[in-house]
Amino acid sequence: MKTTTQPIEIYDTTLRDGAQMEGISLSVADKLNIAQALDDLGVSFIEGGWPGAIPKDTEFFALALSKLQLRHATLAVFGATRKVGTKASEDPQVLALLESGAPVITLVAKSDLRHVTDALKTTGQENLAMVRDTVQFLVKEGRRVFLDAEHYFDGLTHDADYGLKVLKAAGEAGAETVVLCDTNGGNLPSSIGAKVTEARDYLDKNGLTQVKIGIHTHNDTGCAVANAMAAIEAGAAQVQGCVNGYGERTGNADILTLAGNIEIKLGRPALLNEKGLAELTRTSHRVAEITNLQPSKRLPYVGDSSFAHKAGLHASAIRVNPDLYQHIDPTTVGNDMRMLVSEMAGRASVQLKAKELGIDLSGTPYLTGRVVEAVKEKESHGYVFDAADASFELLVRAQGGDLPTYFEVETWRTLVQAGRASLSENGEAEAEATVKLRTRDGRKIVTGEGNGPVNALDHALRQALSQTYPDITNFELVDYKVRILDTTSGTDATVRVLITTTNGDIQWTTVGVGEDVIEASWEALVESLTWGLMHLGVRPKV
Ligand SMILES: CC(=O)SCCNC(=O)CCNC(=O)[C@H](O)C(C)(C)COP(=O)(O)OP(=O)(O)OC[C@H]1O[C@@H](n2cnc3c(N)ncnc32)[C@H](O)[C@@H]1OP(=O)(O)O
Ligand SMILES: CC(=O)C(=O)O
Repeated sequence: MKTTTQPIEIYDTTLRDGAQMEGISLSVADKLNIAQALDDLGVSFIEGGWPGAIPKDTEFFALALSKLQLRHATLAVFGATRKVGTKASEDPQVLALLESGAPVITLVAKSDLRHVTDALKTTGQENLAMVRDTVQFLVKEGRRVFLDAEHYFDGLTHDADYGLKVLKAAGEAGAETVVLCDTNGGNLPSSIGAKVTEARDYLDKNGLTQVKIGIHTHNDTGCAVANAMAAIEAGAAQVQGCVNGYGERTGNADILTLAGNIEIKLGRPALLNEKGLAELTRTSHRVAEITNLQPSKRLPYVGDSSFAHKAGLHASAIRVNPDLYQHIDPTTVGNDMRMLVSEMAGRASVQLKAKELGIDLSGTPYLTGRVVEAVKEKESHGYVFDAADASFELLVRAQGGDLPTYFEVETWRTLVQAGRASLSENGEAEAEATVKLRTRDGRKIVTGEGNGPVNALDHALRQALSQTYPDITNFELVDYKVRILDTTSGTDATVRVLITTTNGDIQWTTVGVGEDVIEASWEALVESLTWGLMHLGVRPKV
């Protein structure tokens, strides 16, 4: 393999192939916002969609070309070669691509003879003519033309030459780049690499050295990124993909992973924004926010878990040198290292996590050991601290003897009203909860109501405390997760509850475990209020 420092063009197709993913529907405004995020990142090309075929895409190009001030990227439209038996200059679909005004036109063409005969129902010769005519026409009109050779790799297994002839026809007609597509995503890196080398040699032998090769891969074998990397190492100069690996079926190659791999691992320039690498994580979140899809924590480079460390042995080495258990410095890609504390923790994990939370345990080996033991003990009963940082902090403070007590609970109970008549509008049982507690302001007995017993308990607890601690009125429960831990024990099963609370500025999560959901919820609720008040620096009034 030759080493090279040749730049790679990143061609993003989130707005076209990404939008072909189940569950994604982008408005024109969404598309404009994503295009801006991609330009800020520094991709070379943004494929915006198929004008003429999809009305929203026609509108997108009209607005993008007149309104967006792109600093790095060039806009590309996507469309097909002319129809069988027509003239490119008279095909309304081809004319719509021109009318869009985009400087780059990417044409999808059949390059697998089976698709030509079975899907297009024409001959190999006519398909080559469709490629030639359409590319020639658009180049003559002053556009840069890329050709997406659909099913390129699969096609070669049925006819070893036909795909190559399609590339030649496009190159001779003036295409700048021919993009080899693993449309069904069924190929593996070794065969992709070999076929890219073959295509490069073939184009060179035919005097088409100026024609670049691109690669477009799908993730049906879990190899989209690996396949694209194999193609790059075999000579591809352009790589196509989508943010967060969105795309048809199992997705396209993730351009954020590719950008990281190309720039960091191969040392080749790819992003046109020289600070683009540090934007990778932000771009992933920015685009996920617009698509309204929670990004996977396990995305390479940019995921929340990409640099999260759970095992005690890892943490003990990381404490000495973070490079020992990380392939790169997470800040290079705008991400952060995190420590997770769980039953797998050792003293190093606990000290690093505590430090993250602003507690210095470095000179306190005895206390650190007690925290490790307490975490392991509680996790054996069903608690999870890697999902509940706030409860972990309370545990550390409790072990260290500096856990503030904001109120003393005497008793609490809940009452669920039975019968259909007591169902609320959203179908939940109406409930009542009574809390008896004591603060410096005296003894409070408060009854609250709610949709369900936990909601009623939450209301009663806050009402009882709101006069003494007015900050509590800003606390809001935003997520509530229940998990039954031992499903074989029927009604005796252990239940774990995770509660996420916000005060409008930050969010925190607490955990409770009990024999029933109400007991577990009570524990998580009390911890939630305690941590919230402690975080605000409120002095206990008991
Ligand atoms: C691999 C990929 O992901 S390619 C991207 C695919 N993206 C999309 O399909 C999304 C947008 N598509 C659409 O809006 C519609 O399918 C349209 C407007 C393009 C076409 O719609 P219709 O005219 O109703 O045709 P329909 O979708 O049923 O069939 C596609 C037609 O294009 C033809 N066609 C398919 N590929 C090509 C090609 N590379 N070059 C020329 N014609 C082609 C088919 O033979 C078929 O022709 P026919 O109508 O004469 O039978
Ligand atoms: C062009 C394209 O999206 C594909 O072949 O997968």
